[in-house]
Amino acid sequence: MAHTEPPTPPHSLSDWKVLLPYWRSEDRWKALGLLGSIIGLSFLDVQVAVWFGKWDQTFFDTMFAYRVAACIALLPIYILMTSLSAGMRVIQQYMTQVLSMRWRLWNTRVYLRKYLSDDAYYHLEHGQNRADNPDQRIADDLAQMTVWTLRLGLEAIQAVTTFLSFAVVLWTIGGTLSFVWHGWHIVIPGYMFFGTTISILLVSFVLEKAGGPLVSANYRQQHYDADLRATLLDVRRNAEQIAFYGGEAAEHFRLSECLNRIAKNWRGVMTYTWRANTVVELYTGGVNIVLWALLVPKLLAHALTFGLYSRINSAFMNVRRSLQWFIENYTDLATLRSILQRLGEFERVVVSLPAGGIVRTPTDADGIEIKALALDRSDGSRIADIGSLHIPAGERWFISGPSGAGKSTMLRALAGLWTQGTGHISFNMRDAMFLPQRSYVPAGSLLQALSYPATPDRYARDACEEALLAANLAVLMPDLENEAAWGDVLSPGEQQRLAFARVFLARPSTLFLDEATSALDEKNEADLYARLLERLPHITLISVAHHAALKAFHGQEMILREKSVTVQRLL
Ligand SMILES: Nc1ncnc2c1ncn2[C@@H]1O[C@H](COP(=O)(O)OP(=O)(O)OP(=O)(O)O)[C@@H](O)[C@H]1O
Repeated sequence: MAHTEPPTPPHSLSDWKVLLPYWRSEDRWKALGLLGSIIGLSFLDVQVAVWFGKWDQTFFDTMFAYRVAACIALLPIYILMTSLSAGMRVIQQYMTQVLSMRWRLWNTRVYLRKYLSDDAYYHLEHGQNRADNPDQRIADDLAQMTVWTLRLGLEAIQAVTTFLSFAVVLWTIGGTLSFVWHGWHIVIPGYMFFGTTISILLVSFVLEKAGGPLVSANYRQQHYDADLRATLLDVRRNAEQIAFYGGEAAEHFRLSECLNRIAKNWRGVMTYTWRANTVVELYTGGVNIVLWALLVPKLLAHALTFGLYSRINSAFMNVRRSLQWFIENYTDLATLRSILQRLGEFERVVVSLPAGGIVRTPTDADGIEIKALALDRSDGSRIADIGSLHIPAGERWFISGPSGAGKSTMLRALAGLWTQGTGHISFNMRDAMFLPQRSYVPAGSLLQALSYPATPDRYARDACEEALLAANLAVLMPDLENEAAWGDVLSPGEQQRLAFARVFLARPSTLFLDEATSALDEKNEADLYARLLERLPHITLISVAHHAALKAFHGQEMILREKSVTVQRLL
């Protein structure tokens, strides 16, 4: 969760690129087929609207000639065209939903893969290049992106088609305007088309000036909204700790800060929205005056029948509606642009994840090889100089040293989570296991939590029960199938014992423990180590711990201090 100011979104075309990958994916043919059908239906719909215009003219001219029988004869065509138009719209909407769902699912799968690859989810939270609230980007932004892009994209295509179709009508039936001005004989062909288009383009220009900053304001709004959600989630997750501390006032302060940022930015959103809305409303109200002004030459020339008026009116309204679409959807387009900017930023951060100087090479050889290892912070300052070490297979090392010396960071570097610094690490990574101080216990069945990170069907039931017994958790055996938020139910000590049960099941050849027994009493701690060595006597073991009693289970001690590393034999 980030409480930093969001970066000003770059106004670049590159953000539109996040829309492209799906259309190059293995699903592209189905997607293009659906899109083609939807666009085809749009074209047909516009064509039906053009027929409607013609029908209007014939119908009203017939009506005002008082030919009742001929009017009635025209009605079946009207019913046919209306049914065709309605049917096409329903099918088009259905297909759009199917396409939207396929696109969203495909995108979300790709984003999840990127998020969970190369420890990106970890680096996004702890690394140098952070992207705030990735959960919001994956869950909400992607869904909105597909729905909004399809809606706005298809409406835009329809608007352009409508504009082109009715522009031709307006040009043809509107005729030519000719007049004399200061002795000049001026002739404007298609003057109705030009009059309508120029008036709307002018409004669009004014609108961009009035509501332009809405894109950035919307971008920031999403950032602040996500911050509020993340802070609330934080309170929910840490409810017990907060309650023990009586931290309600502090939490209230944090949440109020989030809310203040939302309120402050919201004022900007409102200002730009009311400005944009004023321009749109004034234009919507005044647009009829433009039509009347354009009809004046025809009236003066006595060249206007009711049928012709009706057709000009329908063509004018369609051209107006299609151009006005860009005006009316200005705020939605701005929101879509800000969603694309957020996704573009996420893509950029995921692609440029930390390229620190620590190199890890997997090997099949036994033992751990560390060469000239130095651990740095992201600002370049040094945490620890570890130097070169060879830990032969089957050796057990106890890592100690003052708090903050870099013990956990060294384990992170061994796990590939910390790359800032220099040096080279190699060991058999396939067969290694890391146990942090706070083990992750996913919600679900206890069997799931015990088998983690393997799936629950990985181990036989007997083996699971036996592992629980060895970890002094026999009391949990009847609960193996029970579902619960085990991370909240089990005490920290029980969670650490559960983590050892996982080790008994997985039987790694190398095990890294980072204060993995810190919550246990001495007897339980000693029992667990004894059982670990009983079961896996040849394991290569690296334990970071503060409890001196644990030295008895190790052969070497590595003492990490601010400026030096000492290795000494134990036993
Ligand atoms: N994600 C991080 N970003 C910036 N600095 C960090 C990060 N993680 C650790 N550090 C810094 O690295 C240094 C070493 O921290 P580390 O957790 O490795 O110490 P430690 O020896 O394990 O301490 P302890 O015994 O208290 O667990 C500390 O100064 C810490 O502030």
